[in-house]
Amino acid sequence: MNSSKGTTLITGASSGIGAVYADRLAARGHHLILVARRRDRLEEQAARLHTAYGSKVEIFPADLAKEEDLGRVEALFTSTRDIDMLVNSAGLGALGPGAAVDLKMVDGLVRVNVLALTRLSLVAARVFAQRKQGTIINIGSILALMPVSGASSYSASKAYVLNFSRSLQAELGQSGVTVQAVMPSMVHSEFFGDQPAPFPEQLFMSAETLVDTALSALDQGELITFPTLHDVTQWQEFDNARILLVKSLTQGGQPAARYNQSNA
Ligand SMILES: NC(=O)C1=CN([C@@H]2O[C@H](COP(=O)(O)OP(=O)(O)OC[C@H]3O[C@@H](n4cnc5c(N)ncnc54)[C@H](OP(=O)(O)O)[C@@H]3O)[C@@H](O)[C@H]2O)C=CC1
Ligand SMILES: CC(=O)[C@H](N)C(=O)O
Repeated sequence: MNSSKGTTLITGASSGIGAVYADRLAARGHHLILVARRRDRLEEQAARLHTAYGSKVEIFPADLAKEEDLGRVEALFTSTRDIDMLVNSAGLGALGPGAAVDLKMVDGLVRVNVLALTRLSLVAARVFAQRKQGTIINIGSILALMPVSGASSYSASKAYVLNFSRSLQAELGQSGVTVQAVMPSMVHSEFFGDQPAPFPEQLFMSAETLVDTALSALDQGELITFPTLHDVTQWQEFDNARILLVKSLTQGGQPAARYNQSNA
């Protein structure tokens, strides 16, 4: 029987990255609340994790694209379940050219990748800050830095996850609440469904490797994690350039001379 390390709510726990977070955190002694739409998958997970680690695992089937279900999941944070970690892994791609992509899929992407992640992060942050401790792990993507054709909404949703998580980090810095943004490259999961992934195999890592890497980063206190970035100074240089650009953008309210119509 493992000694509990508190209770973690994991969205996207029925497959892929979220399912591996469930395994690894159960192995670390966390009690779990598993959220996804596929009840059968969650039941299988719960049984396996209880057998393997003696973990207390609650399943909570919910469609995070539906307001009523999202509200039920939010309510768990103010219930008696004493949740002290949130992993926002639920997400979808809605990939394809803007002119052809299924707009209902895009709607679902915004509701799950953006709205649900936001609402759950904010509810959790308020509860965790009152207790002066807690951890929020948001799963972004390298596509946050790659506005590319065929992934307009997805890339934007992951850029949102990065900026939103960084702003939360700034707000919660002294509160005892940790916020980690995990920005994976390509990962083997059910993300691409039965479609061939639009990336070469050598770019992929297993979900197990991804989660082990991301948890190692968290253990080391790294809160913006690009698991495949071997030279972390490149991110630091990128962000330093961003800071310099912001400094230029905030010099004052005068428009740049190039926009002066008399120069036209
Ligand atoms: N695979 C990759 O290459 C990469 C993935 N990511 C991100 O990782 C995260 C996990 O994806 P990954 O594990 O790869 O893909 P999977 O498709 O394997 O897992 C997605 C998870 O999200 C859940 N989910 C999807 N829609 C909903 C919904 N409406 N309500 C509740 N849960 C939902 C699914 O559960 P269910 O269907 O049972 O509801 C499933 O558990 C995503 O945010 C993705 O954007 C980031 C970088 C790379
Ligand atoms: C790398 C990702 O976030 C995503 N799975 C994709 O590129 O399609």
